[in-house]
Amino acid sequence: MKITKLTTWRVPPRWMFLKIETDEGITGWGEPIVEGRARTVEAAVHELSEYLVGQDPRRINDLWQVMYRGGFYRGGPILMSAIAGIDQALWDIHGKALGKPVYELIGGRVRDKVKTYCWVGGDRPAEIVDGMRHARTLGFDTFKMNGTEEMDHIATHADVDRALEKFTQIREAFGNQIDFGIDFHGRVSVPMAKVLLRELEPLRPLFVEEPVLAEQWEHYARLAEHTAIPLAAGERMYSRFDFKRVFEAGGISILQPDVSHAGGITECVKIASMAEAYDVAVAPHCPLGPVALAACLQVDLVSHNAVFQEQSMGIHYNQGAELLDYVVNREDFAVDQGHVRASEKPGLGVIVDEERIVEASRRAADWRNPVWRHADGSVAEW
Ligand SMILES: O=C(O)C(=O)C[C@@H](O)[C@H](O)CO
Ligand SMILES: [Mg+2]
Repeated sequence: MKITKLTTWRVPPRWMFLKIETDEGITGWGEPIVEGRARTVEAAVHELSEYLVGQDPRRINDLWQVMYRGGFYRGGPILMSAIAGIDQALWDIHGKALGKPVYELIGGRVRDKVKTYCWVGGDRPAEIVDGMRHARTLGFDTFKMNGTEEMDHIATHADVDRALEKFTQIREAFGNQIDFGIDFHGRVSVPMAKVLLRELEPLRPLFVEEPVLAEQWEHYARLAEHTAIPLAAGERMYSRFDFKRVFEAGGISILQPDVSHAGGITECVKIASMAEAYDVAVAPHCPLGPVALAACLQVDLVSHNAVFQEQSMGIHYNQGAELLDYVVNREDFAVDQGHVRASEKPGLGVIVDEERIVEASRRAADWRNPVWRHADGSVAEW
């Protein structure tokens, strides 16, 4: 079998789909993307295609090493996201060629279903309690939301109170009937992370994500000494080589590699395996589309330390298209009491509507995240 063609489509809301064709008529799909840098990743995918066309798509490990090492420079969000989407499509082809789900090709599943959680509250967390009430009707009992809006390096007492009050409201509304993770989204400085973690402790969030920016990773261990709240991070780290120092320094209890940013299924299964050796859980990051989610689920199904899976149903970024709008087999993503069952379908287990993708690509705007500023006019972390 030989790879013959790579085609990409940028589509609403902010995703990109990749189709890899072969000379035996089997196609594979992937979702290479860096949110807000779709065109850059698209260029990287087509540069990498020079290493792929004419090659056997089933030699995934070798093609991965060629893509990672062959261009001398390596790593980072753009190249690792391009490799990620290609890797997903190669696994999709391999599974389809053998008539088996990807998880069967990597030792079979360790679980029958995967726990998921639902975003509520948007960029500037609001209407959280109502959002949770609605999502509970869809079967979710676990949620994630942003912890703050813009936060000054040293925030005021009022700002801290404003950030905390919504979490008190959640516990008042639902008690211990629901669980929630809080995403600090890199918006919080190290000193303020200490303050917020202390104040949040009695409310028992499930985790606090990106307590500080990934480039401040050396503070994870120190922050972990200040709190019993599990700390989570990983969406802005892109390979085993990025995660290595986090494992050695400690502090992160839940690792969140993004299977569309961190080298794909091949790399994320290895990252999950490294995490298991350090007793670190894995909860793949996925605010993206259905192919990315299907790839994450394959990682979850073979990783004993996978604990829950992010999915983008109802996420505030999905303007212009929802998670399953491009999917034919929607029933494979049904959420039953917060869980998604393992798909028995071959490959990634997702069947996309190519016509719908092509049509949507004609109206794909270039999504950009907002550039926030503090009251004094300086740039704020979004
Ligand atoms: O889902 C998450 O945990 C996020 O932090 C969302 C963020 O990753 C955006 O996708 C960036 O555009
Ligand atoms: Mg996040």
